[in-house]
Amino acid sequence: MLRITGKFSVNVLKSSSLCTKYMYFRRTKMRIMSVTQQNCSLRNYSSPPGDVKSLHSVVNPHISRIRNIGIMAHIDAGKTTTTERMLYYSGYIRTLGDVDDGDTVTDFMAQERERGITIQSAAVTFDWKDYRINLIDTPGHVDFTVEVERCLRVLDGAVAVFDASAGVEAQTLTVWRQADKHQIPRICFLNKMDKNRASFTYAVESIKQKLKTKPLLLQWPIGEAKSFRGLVDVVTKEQIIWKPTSDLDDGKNFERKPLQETDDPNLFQEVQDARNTLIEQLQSAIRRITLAQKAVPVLCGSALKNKGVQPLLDAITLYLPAPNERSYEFLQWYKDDLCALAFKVLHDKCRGPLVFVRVYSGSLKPQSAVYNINKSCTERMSRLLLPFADQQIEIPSLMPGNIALTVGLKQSATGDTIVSSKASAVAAARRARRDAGEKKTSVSGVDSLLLAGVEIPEPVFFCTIEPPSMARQQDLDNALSCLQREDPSLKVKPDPDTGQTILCGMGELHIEIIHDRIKREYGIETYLGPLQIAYRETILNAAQATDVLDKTVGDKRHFVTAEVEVRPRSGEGATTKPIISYAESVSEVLPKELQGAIENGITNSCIQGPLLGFPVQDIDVTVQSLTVHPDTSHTMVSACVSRCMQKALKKAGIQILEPLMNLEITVSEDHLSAALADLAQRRGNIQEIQSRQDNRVVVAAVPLAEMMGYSTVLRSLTSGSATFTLELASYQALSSQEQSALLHRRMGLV
Ligand SMILES: Nc1nc2c(ncn2[C@@H]2O[C@H](COP(=O)(O)OP(=O)(O)OP(=O)(O)O)[C@@H](O)[C@H]2O)c(=O)[nH]1
Repeated sequence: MLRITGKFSVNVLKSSSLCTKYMYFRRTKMRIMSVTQQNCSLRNYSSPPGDVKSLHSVVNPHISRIRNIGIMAHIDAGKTTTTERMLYYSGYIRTLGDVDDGDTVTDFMAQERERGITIQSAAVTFDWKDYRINLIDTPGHVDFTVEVERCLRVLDGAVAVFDASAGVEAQTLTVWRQADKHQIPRICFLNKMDKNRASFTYAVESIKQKLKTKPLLLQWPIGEAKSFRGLVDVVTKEQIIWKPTSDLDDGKNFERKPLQETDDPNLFQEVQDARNTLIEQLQSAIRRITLAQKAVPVLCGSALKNKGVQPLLDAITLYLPAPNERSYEFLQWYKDDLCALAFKVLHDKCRGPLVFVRVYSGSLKPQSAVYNINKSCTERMSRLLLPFADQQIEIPSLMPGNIALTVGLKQSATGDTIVSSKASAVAAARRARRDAGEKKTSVSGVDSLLLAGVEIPEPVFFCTIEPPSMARQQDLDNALSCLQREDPSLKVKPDPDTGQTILCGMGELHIEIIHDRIKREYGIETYLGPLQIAYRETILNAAQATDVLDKTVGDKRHFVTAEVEVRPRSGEGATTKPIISYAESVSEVLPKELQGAIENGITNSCIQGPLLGFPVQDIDVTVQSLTVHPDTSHTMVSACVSRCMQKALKKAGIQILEPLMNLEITVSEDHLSAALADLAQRRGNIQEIQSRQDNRVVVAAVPLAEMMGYSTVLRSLTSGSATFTLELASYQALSSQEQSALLHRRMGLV
């Protein structure tokens, strides 16, 4: 087996700017910059960076004053930089961290600081003008999309950050769709207004066109690129500049001039009051439209140059919803009982797993027992902590709408629902069933009480992982199980033929980070096998098969006969879950308990296809006949059905499917032809070439198998000027030559 020691071949599926960042730490450390304030009549942006604030005094603010907000965007749009500025202006840090110097508060993992990218979402809590803001800085890289999704699940609102010189980019579309799915109201922040080619109107137009949403322009920039100095609040018409900032007349003639206080002090005051009322009404209208997700407020600024972040914080409190303004059907079933969602797990060497929870109803207290519905177990929580990036502050309770960290929960994993006791889960299930009965909808009891978990896409890459010696296998297994609880998109399984451990991930960067974390956090130097593509299998024709199992174990005879039919499923699919039906003669006499055993056998046979052991997708299965001897165990029924399925799948003819990726390359005109010529050699299908300011954006579909090491090639072809993103689009059939070449390679014949 090929072993890669030392530096793993990192051809990360990330823009070349990541590689540049990885290699050099740019620029010198930035120190506190003075933010000169304009004299504002309605708003006060002053927030002197005096002493670092303490969170002790504000443990459980009123729910209407809480904002659970995520920051989401395409990679490198400036989420981390914006978050750092927020912490600084709200008084929680004394110095401005810089991603390029690797000293930000929120990117606290060693890999994040080295590479200047966000990998794990960091939750930070701070107060801004009497509002508690729980803010989550999410990763922009496509390999960590699951991390974004699980955070969105617990947010009430989000700030979408854009690079104003690029507008909507590939990953922005993905996170925007995810936010649509979770119905999260948003604000857009057009960052990097200081950058060369930054264009407010271009970025706004791309929001309109690509995100199909209605932008509400709440601000207008004063200058762009090098001349960007500040902004005008369109509602109040105030400028915020940051310094380095006739008697018989027929009525046809009249003049316009501003009303001065000296003209008529009373009139002036009345007009002023009326205007303030109008502005207030306008603001509540903007809020209403934003909450209803009919439009998105658009603001602008430059986080790096310290412009526009305070008005953004104001907009978060003004226009995004409080937790009690969001509606959740399940809350009525819990009444005032505890209902919380575990949305993230971190492993701490001393304290064990730290589980992030969001409370929806009831309250959480330290030193109390809670019931995990997903795991059907009672667990004890020892402490409750407020997260402040890599530091935590102990709190005595957690009220609805708020987010905190728990210590002591050993079983709970990402996506689990936590309630006060089993009795409370049962009572809620009863209410849910009663409700469903009244509404005549189908609800399967406890299922409806589980807050929707996170959909985990199937991994596209895998490789073997080995410890340095057999003695460390147990340590590696422990490390992998901890990492899996933290990261549900990481899959670990044994190779059925060799017994080796297989690591499956969402991309090259994902697997490389896991490898690195095992070394740094668990002290195990592992060897990774070559990175391989996770293909799929499907069937070409319908086929039937029968099987008989006749086994005597002890004094019991287990006897089963089964007949199944498999058929290819057409239409929208790519699901590895087979659709199962029963012939009438079977369904009429089928006991419920037996159905579970049959379906287990069918599902298991689809996990490893008969040709190369890849998951089988898009098939329909009918159980045509089944006989079971009364003494037969369910395990034997599953085994017989599974064997029968394998026979039927083989007979049906197997087609291998490969992952097809959506590729988006942003490249300058000079290097466009080189990038296109290279794509042609990679079986790339170019779908569109768009213009983005002075750059071209190539949209193409390319098989993943052709994309190994792409970032290195693209970098050398374009002198490091191009960036790209890659995202799974679908699975496509291999031609018969490609399929037989793959079979030969897998069997070691070439
Ligand atoms: N010119 C300019 N550069 C900025 C601005 N904000 C951030 N940057 C730079 O853009 C790069 C990316 O910034 P980050 O804050 O790490 O962006 P991010 O969105 O958190 O990145 P990921 O977490 O990796 O997705 C860094 O080099 C920043 O210094 C800005 O307003 N203007």
